[in-house]
Amino acid sequence: MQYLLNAREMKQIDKNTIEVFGVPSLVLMERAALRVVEMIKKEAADAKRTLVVCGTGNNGGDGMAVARMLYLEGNEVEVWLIGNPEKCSEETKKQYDILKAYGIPVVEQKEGFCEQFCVQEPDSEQAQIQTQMQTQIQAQTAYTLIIDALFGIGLSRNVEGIHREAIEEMNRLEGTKIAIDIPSGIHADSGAVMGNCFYADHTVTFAYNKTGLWLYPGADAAGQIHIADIGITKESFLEKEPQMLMPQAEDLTRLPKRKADSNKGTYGKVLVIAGSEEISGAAYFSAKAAYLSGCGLVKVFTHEKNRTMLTTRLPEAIPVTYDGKKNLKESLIAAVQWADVLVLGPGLGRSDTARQIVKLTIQTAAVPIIVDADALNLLSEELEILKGPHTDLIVTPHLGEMSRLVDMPIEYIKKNILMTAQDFSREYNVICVLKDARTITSIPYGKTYVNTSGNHGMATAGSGDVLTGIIAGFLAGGLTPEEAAVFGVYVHGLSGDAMVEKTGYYSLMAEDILDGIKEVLK
Ligand SMILES: NC(=O)C1=CN([C@@H]2O[C@H](COP(=O)(O)OP(=O)(O)OC[C@H]3O[C@@H](n4cnc5c(N)ncnc54)[C@H](OP(=O)(O)O)[C@@H]3O)[C@@H](O)[C@H]2O)[C@@H](O)CC1
Ligand SMILES: [K+]
Repeated sequence: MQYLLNAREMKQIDKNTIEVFGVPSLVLMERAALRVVEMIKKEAADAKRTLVVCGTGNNGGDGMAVARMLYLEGNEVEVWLIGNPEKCSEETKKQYDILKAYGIPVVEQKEGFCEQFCVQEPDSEQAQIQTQMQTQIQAQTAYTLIIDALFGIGLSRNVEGIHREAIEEMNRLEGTKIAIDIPSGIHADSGAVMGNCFYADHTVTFAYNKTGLWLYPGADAAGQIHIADIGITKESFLEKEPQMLMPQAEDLTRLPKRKADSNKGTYGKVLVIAGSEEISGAAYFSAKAAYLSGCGLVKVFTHEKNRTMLTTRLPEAIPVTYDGKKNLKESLIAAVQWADVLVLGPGLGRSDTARQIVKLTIQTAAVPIIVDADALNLLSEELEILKGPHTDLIVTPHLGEMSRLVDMPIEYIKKNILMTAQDFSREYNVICVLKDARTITSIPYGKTYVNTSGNHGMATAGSGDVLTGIIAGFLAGGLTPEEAAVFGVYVHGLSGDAMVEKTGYYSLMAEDILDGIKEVLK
């Protein structure tokens, strides 16, 4: 797992490193700059003519140190200092003095940015000729590298005025674009664009990943992310461990272990309560995903109409069917009591029968339940059910389902995805898996996980049903609800990624994601 830090946490561990362990701030800055220069070389970016755009905070100081290092290696370097130089932080003032001592050109810009830097619209023939000549000269002297050191984790409000103009100009210029710590204009916590932002090819971020680099739209602005060790270590957490994490490929070693001396009972029993008179496929996708994720035995509680489909497409799954309301209660309770894990909701519909099934299952089950799709839509009309006593619940809404659950517009939820998942998980004491391009898994009063596997081809019918089955399979195999939710989401994304090379984004279907599970788990 990798930590994802917000600006407050990062500032605190900077401070702890400096004040508790006595590492001077300038030493950290120097190490940060060295790492940026190393990355430039590793990526073979051409630094022959480099522009470094600095702000007055410590991000600007990092930029100045990078400028000096590149200059002393024989590159042509120009520095723009945007903002009032008198407001420079202590370290940045020091870096500025060093630049002056080496005679490195710095252009100070306090206001009216474009008058000095930008290409003006020509207003006469002579001016047009002059502009063409300027353009030719510019083409010969164009920067090969643009380094953004305007704002880092200290961005505190929307970008306006000369800062906005500086960012627009950096984006307009050609050359490889590198952001120091975080692209200027991106909020380190949410990934939101604060007015406007720099678009980087590479971002070198210090010590730990920042959440805003991985959430959209920040992820679009960051380009390739490089984490640079600058000497700030876990010791600086001072036992206050960050609560936001991102699963990585190496974490797959934590999936349920298979034992040589085992039988189908060893890997748990899943009951998939899914499908309705009208919808048949959802139950199949969920049940098959549970099998593919290692579960030993799967029963499907569904409408009698789905029996033939199920026994034909997935003969390994045992159907328990109902027809109308006759014996519904008794057979549902018996099936629920048989299972170690329940999936509730895919393709269930919103009939009175479905409502009864959802209510009864949540109120009687003593084993973990993964609640999805129509079960969530029904719950959004009767949220008090979630307020009552219940077993471990993992809810897996997409943005539309979440919008119904919390009665807020989808756009609001998308912008506030972390907070929405966290608030919901705490209010109802459920694990909330809020599905989007970066699915968020929030543990009530615990950790929050940001998932980075998966692709837009997976936004397809049945994809969510597959996810419920994977989580159920992992739970049945012995993972905790937290582990099963986090790794279920991660493996689901990897399964889509594994297949998209063969299918392309347009043609990826739920059946392909099922095939992808085999690739990922083999
Ligand atoms: N030892 C360390 O700490 C290390 C730190 N390191 C580096 O330092 C960076 C953090 O530095 P930082 O805290 O100085 O913040 P930074 O992002 O440079 O900018 C703050 C300045 O911008 C201003 N400002 C904010 N928003 C604005 C806006 N919209 N429009 C205009 N102005 C705005 C803000 O003004 P204020 O809000 O105070 O009015 C303040 O003056 C970090 O990302 C990393 O690169 C590394 O060297 C490793 C060691
Ligand atoms: K920056």
